[in-house]
Amino acid sequence: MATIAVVYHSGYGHTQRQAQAVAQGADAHLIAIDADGNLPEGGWEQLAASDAIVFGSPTYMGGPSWQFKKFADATSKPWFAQAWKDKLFAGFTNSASTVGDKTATLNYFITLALQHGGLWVGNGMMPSNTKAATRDDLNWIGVWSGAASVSPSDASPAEMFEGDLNLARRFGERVAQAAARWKR
Ligand SMILES: Cc1cc2nc3c(=O)[nH]c(=O)nc-3n(C[C@H](O)[C@H](O)[C@H](O)COP(=O)(O)O)c2cc1C
Repeated sequence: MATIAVVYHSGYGHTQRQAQAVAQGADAHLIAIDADGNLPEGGWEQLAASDAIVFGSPTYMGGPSWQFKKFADATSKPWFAQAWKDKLFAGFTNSASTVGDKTATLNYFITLALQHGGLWVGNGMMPSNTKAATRDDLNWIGVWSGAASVSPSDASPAEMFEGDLNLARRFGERVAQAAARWKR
């Protein structure tokens, strides 16, 4: 079986709930980036030992949070040693607006993964985009480059949409399946 890590930042708990759903689907280790942009003890070692790394951050001002970016800049150390080359990578983000420039955050994650010499896994889901579509459907916002979820600005983490949480779990499963195939 492949070893998977979900490394994420969350300011107010929404992205954390999404991270938990991805980790549940992937049977992954959760590594939370703290409010100062640092990893917990052993976090770097867990990332080094993983076959697949999943990045997560809320979208703040059209990109990842500064705490995630501090982590990303610190990955220059494994980058110098090419230590993450040929791992699988994937990513997810949460924001308040339905579009909200979430793909800018996912595109940043893709660039980071490819700088490390990794391979990117998208969600592979059909969209739910008919008149009958609801927020409880899978991929109701129609994003493929990762798992994207919407938390209306007055919604608590407990009020996140079922469709988004299901997508996050299924996305985690897909990453785990891809990592197992890649490891073989
Ligand atoms: C500083 C800041 C910037 C934000 N920028 C965006 C944005 O660009 N697009 C958007 O849709 N929502 C934006 N939001 C809303 C957050 O993405 C949303 O509240 C999200 O659920 C927060 O996730 P978290 O609880 O994991 O921190 C912003 C919120 C903050 C605090």
